[in-house]
Amino acid sequence: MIGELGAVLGPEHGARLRRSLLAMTVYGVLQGASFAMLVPVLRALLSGEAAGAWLAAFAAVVAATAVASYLQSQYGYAVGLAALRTLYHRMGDHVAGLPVGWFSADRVGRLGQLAGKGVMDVMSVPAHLLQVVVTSVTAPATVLVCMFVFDWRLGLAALVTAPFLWLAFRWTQTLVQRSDTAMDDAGAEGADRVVEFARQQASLRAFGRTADGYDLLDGALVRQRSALRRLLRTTLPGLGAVALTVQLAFTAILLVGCSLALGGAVDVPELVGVLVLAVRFTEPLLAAADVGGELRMARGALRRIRDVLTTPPLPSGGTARAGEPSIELDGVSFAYDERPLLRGVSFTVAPRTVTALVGPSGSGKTTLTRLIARFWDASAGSVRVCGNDVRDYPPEDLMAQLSIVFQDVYLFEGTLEDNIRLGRPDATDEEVREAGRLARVEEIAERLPGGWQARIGEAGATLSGGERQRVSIARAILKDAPIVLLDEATAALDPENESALMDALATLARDRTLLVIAHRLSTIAAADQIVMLEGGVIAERGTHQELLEAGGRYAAFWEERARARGWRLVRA
Ligand SMILES: Nc1ncnc2c1ncn2[C@@H]1O[C@H](COP(=O)(O)OP(=O)(O)OP(=O)(O)O)[C@@H](O)[C@H]1O
Repeated sequence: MIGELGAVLGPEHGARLRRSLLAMTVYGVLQGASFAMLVPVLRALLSGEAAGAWLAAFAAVVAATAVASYLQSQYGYAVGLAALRTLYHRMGDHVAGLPVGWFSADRVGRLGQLAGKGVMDVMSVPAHLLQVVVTSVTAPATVLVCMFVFDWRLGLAALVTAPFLWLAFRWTQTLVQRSDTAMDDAGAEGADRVVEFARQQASLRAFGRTADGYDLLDGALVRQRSALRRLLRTTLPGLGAVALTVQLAFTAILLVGCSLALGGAVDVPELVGVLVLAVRFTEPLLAAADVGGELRMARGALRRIRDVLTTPPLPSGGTARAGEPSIELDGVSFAYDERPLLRGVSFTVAPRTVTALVGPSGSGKTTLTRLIARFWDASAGSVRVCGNDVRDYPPEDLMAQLSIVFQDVYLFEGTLEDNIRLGRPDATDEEVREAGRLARVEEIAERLPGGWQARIGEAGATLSGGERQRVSIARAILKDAPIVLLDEATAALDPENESALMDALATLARDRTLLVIAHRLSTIAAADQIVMLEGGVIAERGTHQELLEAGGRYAAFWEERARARGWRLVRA
């Protein structure tokens, strides 16, 4: 456990951790010594001898123990705080370098739990729990040595009990280990489902799934309860066994002591002192058994933190410099969890041209744009942006070449202006408003009470789908990256919103290279090049006119879309 903690904290905290361990050890030894001092003190007091010197020595040891206790707790808290800071930094830095595809909904839930409760659990190890464990070894060991000094037979009796105590302790640990892992997993799953339940309220309510429960959450909570029951069932006998063994150890020492006293080998005052010592010998062991649960929880958190920290980030380290704003895909293949999706995709988007990516749902269009933004790495082939393989750029340099406009735009809690400024945080107010004006966000600002300072965001949810996408386009205009990856809104918009969105897109496309997952027929027809994906491969490629004349898959797709556009829902 100490090794795991040291590994997660890193070598820079090694000295601090060692100093804290040393202070805990000294504290444990002094605690044991202060217990041991009781024997001569009691012997002197009970037999009527002068006890002043012993009492003074006892007071000195108790005072030293108090100082050691203060120092070890200070050092322990210092390591705990260092752990808190270091873990947040290390996790933050590491997670920021992981592929965006790693952030699935369940991982995000678990990461949240780990960053909150998990880190606090780990912090409690050096700050509090480690001291109990170290003292449970060092204090009884010191007491044992002192017992040998007072009477070797009593010392031997205590020594004989030690392996039994250790075995009982180990047995309890082994017993609960399996249930512990199950409890950990069930707890993490429960946390994921609660987050999912809160996030998906709109969908759940739309389908009336709030009143009679949400099966996935219910199931996770039931599994969590069963895991907790199992854990209790296995922990309680273990704790009972430790307590029983401790009592047996004490009884054994008591019996040996009594028989020695009856035989006259030990005088009664000494026996009383040694029995007090025997109680103290077993006390730290019971305290260690008590914190076993917290320790196991901390170990589980440490394990999960280590798993996050050892997840390989996207390799980077290249120093490529961006050239002309083009995109080139050469034999690109990609699989989700061994499930092949894209196969040998090759095409080029020339600088300052518009390429429309079309194809049936699930054909891999979104995935392709995400490979260009390096959310994941292709499993074969190469993705080149501005003349270089995406793997050869430092991540921030690659992102500086790209603006991404998603369909499901996330608006942060904040003002309209703050949300646009995300495109370039150091932009002036004038630049932010100019980008907003070009993306036709100005009209939204005029409508909202508070104008540019109006608070929008997920909680407020004051904007429509088309308006959100205009904010996202304003971000992209402000960022002013030479290449734009755009997932066009599929939602039907009212004519006013539609024309505003089209204007915003036209401004964005001006003098930029645009790869657009196109849904609107006007966007598709106006593109310089159309790439049609089907089942993860390129079915056809060319201009609208060429592809219509070829009369192949695209022509059929176009006809189908054009017909669908003419549909109207009518009352029968
Ligand atoms: N993160 C993911 N993990 C596993 N599978 C995924 C993931 N994202 C997408 N997929 C799967 O990959 C396939 C292609 O998805 P993708 O979103 O790229 O298609 P698309 O052509 O953009 O579809 P649409 O037009 O419906 O958005 C789908 O079958 C989808 O289930």
